[in-house]
Amino acid sequence: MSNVNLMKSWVDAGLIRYVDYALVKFTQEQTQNVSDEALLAIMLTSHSVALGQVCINLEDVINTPEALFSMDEGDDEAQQVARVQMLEWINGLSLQAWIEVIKGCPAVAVTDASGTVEGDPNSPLVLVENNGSALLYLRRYWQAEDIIVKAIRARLMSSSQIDDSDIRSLLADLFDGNKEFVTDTDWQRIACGIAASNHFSIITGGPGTGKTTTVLKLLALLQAERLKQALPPLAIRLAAPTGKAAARLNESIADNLQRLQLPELENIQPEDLKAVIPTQVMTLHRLLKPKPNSRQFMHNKANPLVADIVVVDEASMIDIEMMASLFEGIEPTTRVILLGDKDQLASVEAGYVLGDLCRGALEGHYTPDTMEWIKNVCGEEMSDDYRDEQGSMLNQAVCMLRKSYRFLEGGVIHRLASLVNEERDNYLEAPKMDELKDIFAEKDAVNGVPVLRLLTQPQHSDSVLEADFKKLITFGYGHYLDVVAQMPQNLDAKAFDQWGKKVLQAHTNFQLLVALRKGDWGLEGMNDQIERLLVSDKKLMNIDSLWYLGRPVMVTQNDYSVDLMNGDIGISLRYPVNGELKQRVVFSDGKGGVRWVLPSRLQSVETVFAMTVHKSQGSEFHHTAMLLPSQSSPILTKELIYTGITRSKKHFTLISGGEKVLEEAMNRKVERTSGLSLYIS
Ligand SMILES: Nc1ncnc2c1ncn2[C@@H]1O[C@H](COP(=O)(O)OP(=O)(O)OP(=O)(O)O)[C@@H](O)[C@H]1O
Repeated sequence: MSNVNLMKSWVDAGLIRYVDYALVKFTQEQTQNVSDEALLAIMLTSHSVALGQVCINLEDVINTPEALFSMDEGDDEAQQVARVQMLEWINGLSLQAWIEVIKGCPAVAVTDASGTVEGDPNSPLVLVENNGSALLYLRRYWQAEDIIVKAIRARLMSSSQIDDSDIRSLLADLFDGNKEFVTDTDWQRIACGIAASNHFSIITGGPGTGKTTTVLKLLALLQAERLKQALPPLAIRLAAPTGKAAARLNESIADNLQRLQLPELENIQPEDLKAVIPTQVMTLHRLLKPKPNSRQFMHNKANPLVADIVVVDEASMIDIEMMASLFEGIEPTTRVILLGDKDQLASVEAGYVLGDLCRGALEGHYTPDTMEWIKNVCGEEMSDDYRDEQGSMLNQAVCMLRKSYRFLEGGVIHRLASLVNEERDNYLEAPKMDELKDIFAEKDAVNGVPVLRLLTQPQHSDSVLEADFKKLITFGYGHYLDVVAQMPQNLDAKAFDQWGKKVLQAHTNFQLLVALRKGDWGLEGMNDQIERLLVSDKKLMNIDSLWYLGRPVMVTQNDYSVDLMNGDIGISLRYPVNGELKQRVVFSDGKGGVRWVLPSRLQSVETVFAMTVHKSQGSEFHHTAMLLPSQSSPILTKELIYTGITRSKKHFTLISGGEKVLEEAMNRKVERTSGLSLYIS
């Protein structure tokens, strides 16, 4: 079998996608005498996009080829055979020789970190060589990365428009005065100062560390500075990557702004300042205005959005192409502030933009000049641990908030999340598993209900786990299904609106998260099992009809025709139309009310008794339960568990198919290759 036919057999085995093979076929047809090894590299680059990678690092592929199989794959025999064939081929490669044949392939243009591209300017692939590393990209992702790198670099190089003395006095007014003695480092104050003096900045931190609070103070500072000079207020736009995240932020901004105690700044009254801080948050798509039936936006390089500042929250969910569209869609002078939790899972689509940009955030990497500036302007003296003579320009524009105000510092959910997030060498340090069990053993409770529960095999036999699981599900989902059962007796639309709102609210009470899509422990298997369980408990009826009463659904693709975004959640209910009850799905309207949508208008939805951890990003639930499978999988990482835990507001239950699986997952990190952090320095 020729090697290209071999690749075709990998498609048949389900190891790679047809599109990966099609690119190889296309390259072979367009170019003569292209070597099989170059075609393999092209296929792997395309295949890696499905794993969220924007490029492949050729050396990493040779050293750790198993990382190419991180998908939620089945374990069938054909796939195993295909996997062995691919590994054998990769094992026979030598890095230098591989780089040379790739460089010789006409489908590949070559560049270095300077960005000068040699070769066909329209070649489908680009090889970037830098300091001995060789990254191979599909051109589209290389271009996206290039746009981001240039846009951030240009902003980092532009000088601050506010005098340090103004920042100093405004920070002193906004935070607790000029500090006369050193207390705990106030990272919010530092973040505010850094973001005030930079044209591009990132404020990262775990849940409840005050990202929203800090950005509101920052906006107050920037507006005060403007109003003081009798200039019109700055045009500020707030955005988030998904509809769900935008709706949540809408609420939290309005709520935080109302509670924010602003002093009089520069003789400007707090109410006047609050009046020029926007509270409306829209999705990035809406901000940039999509062109119908296209991946392009109305706001682009030729027609940029006019704004002085764009703040984007939940930035960990932004993939590489969306981030590039954002930078292309705004003016070069627009200040960009990204907020997000760098430790959350990376975006579903290719890229790990926030994670890459925040690589040094934990350690700070502030240069002596920045340390001095922080001391003089922010009034904060930092430990030398955060100093780095070689800190990059990007490092100076990033600040990590480290104290959670939502879960009391030391609260068990917060401690659990921090433990999972830690990178620890279990051979040298105490194993995470022991500490995890200790945290779960603590008896914290809210209203008599334990905050944390851990159900793992083998401590709990199958049957105990089953009984506990049943109880958890029927209790968890029973609450909103009881509200579903309280359908208004008359056909008054207002009463139905109120009912819909109560159902949606009750639904945020509990959510089961799963790691995988396939298998009994995955999304599909679990949705079926839960439906059956709820029927046997008489909480659900008629589940044979697709739109049975109470079916929770999640939108899986943005749909502008019905104004629903990927991740929006609706519940199948009934609504009076011309005196008759009709099937409708109720969704939040994002403004505190509800909207009713005809089921036939919902093109991409799935039942959401179980939700993947990926899709849960940007949401929070009163009680979150997370199910980890009994079989280990590369998809189970510390970022996944951390994201699951941090979706919980009050209670968290972990159901693990095995202790070993949990332990391995806590020690596995998401690895995504990109040039972002390499090229922005
Ligand atoms: N310095 C502070 N002192 C006291 N309370 C604070 C402080 N900073 C934030 N908070 C409170 O902590 C809570 C969480 O803050 P905030 O919403 O700003 O955090 P966040 O990081 O944006 O959270 P999320 O993870 O939801 O995005 C809010 O109730 C806020 O008022």
